[in-house]
Amino acid sequence: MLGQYLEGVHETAPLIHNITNYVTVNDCANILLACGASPIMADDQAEVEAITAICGGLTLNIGTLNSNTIASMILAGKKAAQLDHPIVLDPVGAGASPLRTQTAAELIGKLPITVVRGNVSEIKALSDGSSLTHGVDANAADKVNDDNLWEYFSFTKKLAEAWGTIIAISGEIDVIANKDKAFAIKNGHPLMSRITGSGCMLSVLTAAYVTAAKKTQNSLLEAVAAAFCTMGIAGEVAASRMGEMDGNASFRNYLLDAVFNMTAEELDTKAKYELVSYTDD
Ligand SMILES: Nc1ncnc2c1ncn2[C@@H]1O[C@H](COP(=O)(O)OP(=O)(O)OP(=O)(O)O)[C@@H](O)[C@H]1O
Ligand SMILES: Cc1ncsc1CCO
Ligand SMILES: [Mg+2]
Repeated sequence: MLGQYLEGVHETAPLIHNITNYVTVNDCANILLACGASPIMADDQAEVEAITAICGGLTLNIGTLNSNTIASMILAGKKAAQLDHPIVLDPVGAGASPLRTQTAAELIGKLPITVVRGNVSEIKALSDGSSLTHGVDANAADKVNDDNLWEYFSFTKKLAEAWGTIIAISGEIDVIANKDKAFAIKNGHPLMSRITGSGCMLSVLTAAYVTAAKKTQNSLLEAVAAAFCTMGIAGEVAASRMGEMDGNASFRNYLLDAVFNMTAEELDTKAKYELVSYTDD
């Protein structure tokens, strides 16, 4: 079922506008190319509306935000909204500083965000300030596991309703929900948290899948789940290639290669997820 979403990206080759951080920008561009999409990075207020207008989707990542890029994000987001383009928000480090928390909240308040993709501590910090982020990484105390999974289903459903977005929380178990349904995804590998940017890459990948799904009138929630499974499977494939002297630099390259070589069939075969529907409760 999810493989068709990768095919959709290959067939439509969406152009994605990214206003993102300067730590992982090159990895974000490369993972978009790896999945068959195209990246363009542009953050000056004088051009963001024009760039958004030639693209199909937009990623806003606040990883190294500043007053100029915050204004650019609002301008680009409003243009994307006018054109009915999907917008993915990555609230990097929300909870780590008031500027990050307030900016992410402002973007959610002012723009019709399609997907908020963050780690669990970032999303909790934004929902009610109830988490302590570990800089840009999740706090171990917030971790989603098999015992608290239903609490997280209910948390993400409520947040999805309140914000009118899809909520996509990454971690060892990913939880992705809209107001009706949720996916729990169990692909991935612990090495993914030993490189910087696995989350940033996942956000731009999500933008590519959602943009393709919108063009082909497919489910946006399933598109997000497909992007998350692609990333998780790529992490598993990359980990299986690690040699004795390999470290996080090789892992990063193997991860990109695994996305480059991913097929719809591989995605369907290796995807590990649970889908729950809330319509009965
Ligand atoms: N322990 C783990 N086991 C399996 N997969 C993991 C693990 N930790 C992270 N991942 C995967 O890594 C990817 C990035 O998720 P993560 O929650 O680490 O993002 P992040 O904290 O925003 O990362 P960054 O800010 O460094 O870009 C997701 O695909 C997630 O499923
Ligand atoms: C390390 C880091 N600092 C700001 S953005 C970023 C990339 C991972 O989110
Ligand atoms: Mg992150």
